[in-house]
Amino acid sequence: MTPILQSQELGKKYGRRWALRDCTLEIPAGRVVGLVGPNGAGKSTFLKLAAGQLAPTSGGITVLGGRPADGPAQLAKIGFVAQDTPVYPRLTVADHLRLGAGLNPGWDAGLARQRIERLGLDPAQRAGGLSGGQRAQLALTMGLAKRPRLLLLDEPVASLDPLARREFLQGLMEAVVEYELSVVLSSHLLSDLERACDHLIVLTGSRVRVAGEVERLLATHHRLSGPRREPGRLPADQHVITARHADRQSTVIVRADGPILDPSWSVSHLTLEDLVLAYMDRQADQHTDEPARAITLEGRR
Ligand SMILES: Nc1ncnc2c1ncn2[C@@H]1O[C@H](COP(=O)(O)OP(=O)(O)OP(=O)(O)O)[C@@H](O)[C@H]1O
Repeated sequence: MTPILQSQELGKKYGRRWALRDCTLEIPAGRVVGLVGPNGAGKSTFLKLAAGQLAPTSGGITVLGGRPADGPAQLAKIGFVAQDTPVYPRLTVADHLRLGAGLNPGWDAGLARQRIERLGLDPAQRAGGLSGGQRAQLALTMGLAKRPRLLLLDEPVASLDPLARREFLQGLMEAVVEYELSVVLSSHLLSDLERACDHLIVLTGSRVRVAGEVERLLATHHRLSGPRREPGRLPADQHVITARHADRQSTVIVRADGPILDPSWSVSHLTLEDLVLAYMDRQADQHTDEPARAITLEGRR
């Protein structure tokens, strides 16, 4: 299957600082991809590069086979809702929908209207008078009603209440199936990602640390606890992500494709949150023996 997004050694510098570097990824279509990492890791930069709002400093990125900013037809395929929930404060909700209809050839007026009704937003209300969560919902409605092939969402649920978050993510998963949509969303809310995402990209320090299908990532990462030992003494096919040592005890998180056969380890599975936190741990930078680029996202099985 043709990937929806491919990047090759993609990098973006602001002045002398890299905001994103050596980012090589392949995202299959029809997925909800979670993009996680600490503040300043490069998540927004990646999303803006994918949306064609920034030009790469190095490497390249293609969305649906073309460069993201390759003209109106290409831009129509990509929806982007930026972190600061871009709405026009002086325009009403209805004005926003009219604007969306005028600017987007594939605008789905029925979807927009239904969503606004379901959310209980007053079409006559100016966007400046909406709450933060309502503004976010309006921006998300605009992104969905554009009916893009790829929807990029920068922390879309941060200002929503828990019920609205759950409903929004549920709606997103349904849209993926119904409209052949692919989604990349950044978030710090790992439990939401665990529910909504089937793929994951972890960025730290402007580099991709790990990327792949969630199911496969969880099957290949393990927590090992046992008598103290140095990580260097683990078998070569067990890649240490983080290691903690007490006087006599070691706890190590490893990536290993095969089973852990050493009987002195007690082996447990990780949750998605455990996995993300292991890669975000500062120690992961010291321990990881991965090259500083992504494991390619695997295609549909
Ligand atoms: N316009 C800009 N000018 C200069 N530096 C920038 C600019 N935008 C981002 N950066 C820097 O690039 C790096 C990556 O920023 P980015 O916004 O992509 O991170 P992020 O992972 O989205 O962070 P957060 O979770 O806080 O939103 C940071 O060091 C940031 O300070």
